Amino acid sequence: MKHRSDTLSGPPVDARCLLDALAGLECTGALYLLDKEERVSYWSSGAEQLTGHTGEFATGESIARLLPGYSSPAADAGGSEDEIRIQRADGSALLVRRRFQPLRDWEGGGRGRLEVLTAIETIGTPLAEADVEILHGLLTREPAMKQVFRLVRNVAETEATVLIRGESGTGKELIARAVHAESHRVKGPFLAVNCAALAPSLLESELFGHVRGAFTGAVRSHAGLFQRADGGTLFLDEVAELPLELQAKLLRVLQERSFVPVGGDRMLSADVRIVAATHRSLRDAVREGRFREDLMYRLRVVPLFLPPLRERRRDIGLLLWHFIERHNARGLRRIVRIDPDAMRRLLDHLWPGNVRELQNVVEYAFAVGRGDVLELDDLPPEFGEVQTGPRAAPETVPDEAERIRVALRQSGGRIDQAARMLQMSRATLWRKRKKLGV
Ligand SMILES: Nc1ncnc2c1ncn2[C@@H]1O[C@H](COP(=O)(O)OP(=O)(O)OP(=O)(O)O)[C@@H](O)[C@H]1O
Repeated sequence: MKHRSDTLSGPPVDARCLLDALAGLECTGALYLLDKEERVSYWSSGAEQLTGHTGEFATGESIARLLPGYSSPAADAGGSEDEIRIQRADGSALLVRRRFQPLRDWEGGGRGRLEVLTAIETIGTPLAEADVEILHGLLTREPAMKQVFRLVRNVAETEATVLIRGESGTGKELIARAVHAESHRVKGPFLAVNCAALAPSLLESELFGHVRGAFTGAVRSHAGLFQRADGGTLFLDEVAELPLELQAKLLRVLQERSFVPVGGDRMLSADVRIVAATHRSLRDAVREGRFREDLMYRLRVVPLFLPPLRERRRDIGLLLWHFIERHNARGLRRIVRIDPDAMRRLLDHLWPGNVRELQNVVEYAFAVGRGDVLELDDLPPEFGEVQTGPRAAPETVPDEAERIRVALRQSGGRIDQAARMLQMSRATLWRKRKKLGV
């Protein structure tokens, strides 16, 4: 079967030249070429502009993975035009008109498809998407975080001690506040202390209080956090840094619900719910002899793991727009679009400072840039340097065994769910469990 009725003469034209010329004619649309497996083999600059994905990133990717929401034209599609809804690189949803044309070789065999998308309307930033979940100021689109939100709601109804594990800036304090806000203690105080920030003796009197004359300079008695947090929640941040002598005292509070202030001789009762947080493994601290094992078990009655931002990439666009909208509301600058190159850098960044770093990046962009497009130049200098993208991130991060343990626990041992939380396939999870002996 021959399809050709047009005549082509002269020297053969390079396919890429032809596509560039076609894309030039189609200046308002996003033109791209898909191979038989629906992977991108050509990506025009119009496609970069419309979707926010650069050609370098898009080429070779499956179109359905690249543009969440994308669906292939029905096999029996009579026409060559339809409307679909796609998600751009920055997470925003877009309604587009799609024109498509199958490509066939001389024998009539399928060779892929040429498609052109034109924007109809932006449906909204990711903030308006149905899959966004919000918990007391925390936002997410990621299954692993949604599972944490569910656990927070459930555990909040009980009195169980919660241990939150996560890198700096992942939202540990916000989660601790959410546990408090969802609990019946909500009308009581929420107090927080960073165990790494104070010298041991100061920390002891900060936590447990002291009586007058307990030490030089104790001119009057002082109510500690356990006393002031009565009926509420006490958040112990960086609990792994708690000195050993204070660990024994904390253990007693958790076991007996009472304590003695520094220099005192009277037991005071403590009606306080403890939520603790750490950025490093307590198990490792126990192994190194820096943390009491019995206290570790008392603290981690319900362990919650907050994945780093680089492992919840769908949250990058969401949180970016969340912080942009906050600044937009102040009226000095209004960002309505993110340049594709800038977005690519943001998505490829490893975010060592997690959500706090992202918040600062947006603040920087509003401070240094102007206009309604967030450009590459609006990003801090480190985004101009060559980054090691997540694709190149080491396959095994330290503490991976612990993360797997926590995911299995949080999912009640369900492999499917744990694999989803860890963003790996079931097969990879099995392989890693075997390798790490989990
Ligand atoms: N999911 C989220 N949605 C919205 N804002 C978030 C989210 N996670 C964190 N943030 C914001 O990021 C910042 C850092 O969060 P937070 O202080 O809770 O992190 P942390 O893990 O306790 O950090 P550190 O260990 O350094 O104390 C805060 O301004 C918080 O409001």
